[in-house]
Amino acid sequence: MSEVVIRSDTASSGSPGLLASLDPLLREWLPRQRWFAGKGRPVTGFSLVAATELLPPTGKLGLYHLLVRAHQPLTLGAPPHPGDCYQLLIGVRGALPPRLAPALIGHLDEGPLAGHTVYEALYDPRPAELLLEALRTRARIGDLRFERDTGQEIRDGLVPRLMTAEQSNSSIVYGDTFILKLLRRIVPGTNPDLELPLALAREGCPRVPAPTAWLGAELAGEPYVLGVLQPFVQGASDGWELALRELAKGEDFGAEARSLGRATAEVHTALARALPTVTLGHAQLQLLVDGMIERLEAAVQAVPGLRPYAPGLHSSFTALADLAAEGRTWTAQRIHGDLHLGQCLRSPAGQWSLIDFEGEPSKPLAERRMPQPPARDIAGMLRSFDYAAHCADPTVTGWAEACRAAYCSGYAEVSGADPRTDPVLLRAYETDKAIYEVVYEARHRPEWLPVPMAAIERYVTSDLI
Ligand SMILES: Nc1ncnc2c1ncn2[C@@H]1O[C@H](COP(=O)(O)OP(=O)(O)O)[C@@H](O)[C@H]1O
Ligand SMILES: O=P(O)(O)O[C@H]1O[C@H](CO)[C@@H](O[C@H]2O[C@H](CO)[C@@H](O)[C@H](O)[C@H]2O)[C@H](O)[C@H]1O
Repeated sequence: MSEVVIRSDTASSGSPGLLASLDPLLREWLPRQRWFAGKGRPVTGFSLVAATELLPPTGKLGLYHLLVRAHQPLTLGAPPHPGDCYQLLIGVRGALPPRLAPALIGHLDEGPLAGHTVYEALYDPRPAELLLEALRTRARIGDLRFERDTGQEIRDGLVPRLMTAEQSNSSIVYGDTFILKLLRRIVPGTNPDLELPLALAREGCPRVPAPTAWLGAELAGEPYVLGVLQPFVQGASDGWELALRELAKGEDFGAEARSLGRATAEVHTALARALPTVTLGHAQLQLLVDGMIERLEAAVQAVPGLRPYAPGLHSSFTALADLAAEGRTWTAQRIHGDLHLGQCLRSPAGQWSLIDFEGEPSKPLAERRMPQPPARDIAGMLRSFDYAAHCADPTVTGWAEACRAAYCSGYAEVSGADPRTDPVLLRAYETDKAIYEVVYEARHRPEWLPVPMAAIERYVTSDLI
């Protein structure tokens, strides 16, 4: 591996040469990416937050690490926002070999690199190897900081491949040994996707792959987490695939759901040991309920089909506020924050691991890092059983309910607390999650919208179970 080179140029505004010539190509390419968070609004321009030249364009391959802010018009009534910042790894070549055709961003007609082709470099093994090498050697490249747990070895020669799964970020698998997740939408601050797995590793919790290495930057005095490398769980199936497979065969998922309940409780128990917990009294609960109501109101604006259900949904939240007003308290702790079947990997030996502690990517980091009742994660998983059943066959009955019972029993076996003993809290969180899902699906996968909408309809017409 040749030496990682390195020049860096950090700018808080303005568009140096490369970005100016990339601008029209990115405007067209960026909104088409699965991980682009600003769908539905045009990109009107970019500003450069940081640029690091990893390989100069004088060779066969030029390579740039860019953090760019995408400017988009605000939606009516939204608070002022500078635009989301995205992490890009841009390759520049004279011509793109056919194997890299899917990575094409476009051709540069002007600027310092006129005549060159620009592409998404994560598809290219050479840049991917360069990133792993930088992590292995704990490189400092311009603003970029590559760190690692020196207790874990990173062998050379691991062959990289970009994952093609539908993702909110982008991941490269190295020789089925490691997986590097590069975060796409970047926000300053401590990122729970690194913070929580590190805390769990310190607690010796085996249900989460321990981070091996990570990549970050400090820009304008603020830390940014840009990527995390962790051991790859070989031959794993995720809970979503498994659930759909069992549903297709007409088989029971009870034993797996119960084991998932146990795994969730193990992670919650370890997080409660590792990081502070707090008691939520009336005032804090009211704030939490206010947040749910605000999200409902915003969702109704975004997806008008929700409007007829709004009063019924609202009452799930006020029922929780009423309990708090009567003096009930709850314990809050750090949780996963976006738990669903797709975040659970089962090894061929039958062990479950939980991944992706980033939380709901659309929420502010400070909110994602707040202690919350564990019921929020549990509700996320219960919603997922419902999703799987509905996707397999919208008329199927009993499957999601059986998973729910098994999952809650498994959870109680490890934690000592059965989530079903607090039905008002659980229903409020299931409702909140289904509302989030309605907005998520409307924005990203409109054909899936009927799945959370069916749950919304059920919640407003059924009693607590
Ligand atoms: N440690 C791991 N071992 C095996 N596969 C993994 C591992 N971590 C993630 N994956 C795979 O990568 C996919 C995306 O990872 P995830 O952390 O959920 O990214 P995103 O936040 O982009 O959705 C997962 O659905 C899973 O299939
Ligand atoms: O995995 P991500 O962090 O990207 O989470 C987002 O995307 C998920 C879909 O990929 C979405 O999950 C919803 O769909 C799942 C089935 O595909 C289902 O199992 C989940 O229960 C449902 O919420 C998740 O909400 C979103 O944040």
